[in-house]
Amino acid sequence: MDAAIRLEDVRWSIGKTTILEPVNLAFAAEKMNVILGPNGAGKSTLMRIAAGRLKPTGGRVLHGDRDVFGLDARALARQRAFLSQHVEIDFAITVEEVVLMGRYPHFARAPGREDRRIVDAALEMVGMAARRRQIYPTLSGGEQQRVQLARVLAQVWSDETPPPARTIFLDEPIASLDVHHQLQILEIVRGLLARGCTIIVTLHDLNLAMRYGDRLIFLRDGRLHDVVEDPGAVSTDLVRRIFDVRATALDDDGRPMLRFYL
Ligand SMILES: Nc1ncnc2c1ncn2[C@@H]1O[C@H](COP(=O)(O)OP(=O)(O)OP(=O)(O)O)[C@@H](O)[C@H]1O
Repeated sequence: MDAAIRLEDVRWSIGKTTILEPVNLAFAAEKMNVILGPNGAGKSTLMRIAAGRLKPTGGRVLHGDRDVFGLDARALARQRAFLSQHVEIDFAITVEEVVLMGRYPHFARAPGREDRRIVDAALEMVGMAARRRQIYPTLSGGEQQRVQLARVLAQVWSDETPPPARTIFLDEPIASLDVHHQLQILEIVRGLLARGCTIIVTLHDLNLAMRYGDRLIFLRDGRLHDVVEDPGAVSTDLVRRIFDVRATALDDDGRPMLRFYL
């Protein structure tokens, strides 16, 4: 496996409380790496550490062969973007200005024509181009989520061939979206793999994770439990151990699908 990012003995604790036990894990390059686990399992913490946003209390995070905490912040921002679970903006800024924030690591004083073009293309991609002049806080939660995805896309946009290696971290990107937009966003995100992007994403919907993911990484109680390389091979036993629910495996037109029971 070609690894984009490697965690070596990474751990995180706060005072005497261990949040993340030592983790050794590689995220596959140009694949959709999905992190799963119950609430409080440590998924966001692991992602923030892997992205270089939170310094681990021990261990190393390598992006390629470089320690992420030794990288120049601006250079890092051009090669990896992070979409958080909640992004609060409560001042009167337009949708396109929010997406333009993604271009800040790329220009010195003022955005150029190329930056504007990329903002338009990113808004187009998430289906929010018609709302570009709307005041961001007046959007619905799901619309805000799509605009934030556009910001992240604009940050690591590249039309180069071959495309440079970039990584996109998405923490529950479809949590507040309707079914149509959940699928649309996951399709967009999968489409980025062919453009040289590595995706690291947390999802709560195990069925969608099995359908869209390439590798499923299971955490529980701050511990890495399993990495399933074949998303169709998630066992009901694993589901029970991780989520404390019973599951039945169904056949959805040749694709595995799980139904859950308490
Ligand atoms: N700064 C902090 N201080 C104290 N506890 C923290 C801190 N940051 C995280 N935690 C705790 O660490 C645990 C893991 O949090 P994390 O946000 O990584 O979980 P998660 O798997 O992303 O959960 P969810 O699915 O609910 O978003 C939680 O119990 C959380 O309360």
